[in-house]
Amino acid sequence: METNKEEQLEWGPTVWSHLTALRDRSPLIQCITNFVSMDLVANTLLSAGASPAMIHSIQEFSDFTPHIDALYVNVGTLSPDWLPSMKAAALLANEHRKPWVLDPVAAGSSQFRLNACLELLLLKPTVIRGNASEIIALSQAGIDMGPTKGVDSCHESMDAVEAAKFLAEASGSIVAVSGAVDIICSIKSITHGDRLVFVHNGVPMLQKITATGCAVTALIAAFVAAADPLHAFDATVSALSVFAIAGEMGMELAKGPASLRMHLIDSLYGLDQPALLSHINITG
Ligand SMILES: Nc1ncnc2c1ncn2[C@@H]1O[C@H](COP(=O)(O)OP(=O)(O)O)[C@@H](O)[C@H]1O
Ligand SMILES: Cc1ncsc1CCOP(=O)(O)O
Ligand SMILES: [Mg+2]
Repeated sequence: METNKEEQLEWGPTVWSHLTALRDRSPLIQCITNFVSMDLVANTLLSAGASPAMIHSIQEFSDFTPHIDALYVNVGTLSPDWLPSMKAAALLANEHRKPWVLDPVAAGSSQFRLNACLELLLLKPTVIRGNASEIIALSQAGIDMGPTKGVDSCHESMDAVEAAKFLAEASGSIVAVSGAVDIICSIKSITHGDRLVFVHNGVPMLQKITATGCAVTALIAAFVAAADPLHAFDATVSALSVFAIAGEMGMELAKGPASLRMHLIDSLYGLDQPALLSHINITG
């Protein structure tokens, strides 16, 4: 898609200042995430400059959660005993005015998972990030579960624009849909108003590494944690853009998914301002 140079000039300094804030503040991110993703999520957060802690036992929350800078909740390997922990952590985050971010992995794959995600949505996540099928499943809850591909999407992200808008308005959260184009939207939000932004960075091979979606959602939590609460929308755009640019730069050195995983983390760690400004591709 053609992009307007002025839009790039506007977004470049914004994204860079959000990345710099994250590196300066090194926010502490409590992660309640799936077993598959724990390693990539922790390494993504560390390479970006944040401090991850995989703490999911409810007995620890009253001591630990008040001191975090943001909470990340991911339902990827959900089981009934984890759901109360997720809800308790979200409630504590809200009580202590910490942002929290939800990844509704495979939301449409079972009624149990869908109900769990809907219960978590009632606890008002600051941001929800899913792939297109997940965002469509959440927006159509109760209508039609349809066929799914589990954790992978069977829709293009651009097919989920209306679903994202619906979910953003219904939940009050910022909604991000990842894919070939990442879509970030907020509708009638008291804090963020009506906004719709498209990030055109990334490479298709990111889909061939498990947990890149989980990792970019965790990165959103870190960017939002380091930002002024009024700038959570721009922080979300910045996180998606930085991760996808690191993917593009990593791809220049990679031979396949395994080496892309390594170069992705290295590129995120080393991303400097000239590289960011030369790769950034955001519209809206
Ligand atoms: N076709 C694609 N082209 C470029 N980047 C993509 C593509 N599909 C996914 N991505 C990127 O891969 C990362 C993970 O997104 P995605 O695969 O949609 O999440 P999930 O793993 O939750 O399904 C995001 O940074 C996204 O922008
Ligand atoms: C394979 C798998 N199964 C349950 S969670 C998970 C990881 C999903 O990661 P992502 O949503 O980032 O592709
Ligand atoms: Mg996912």
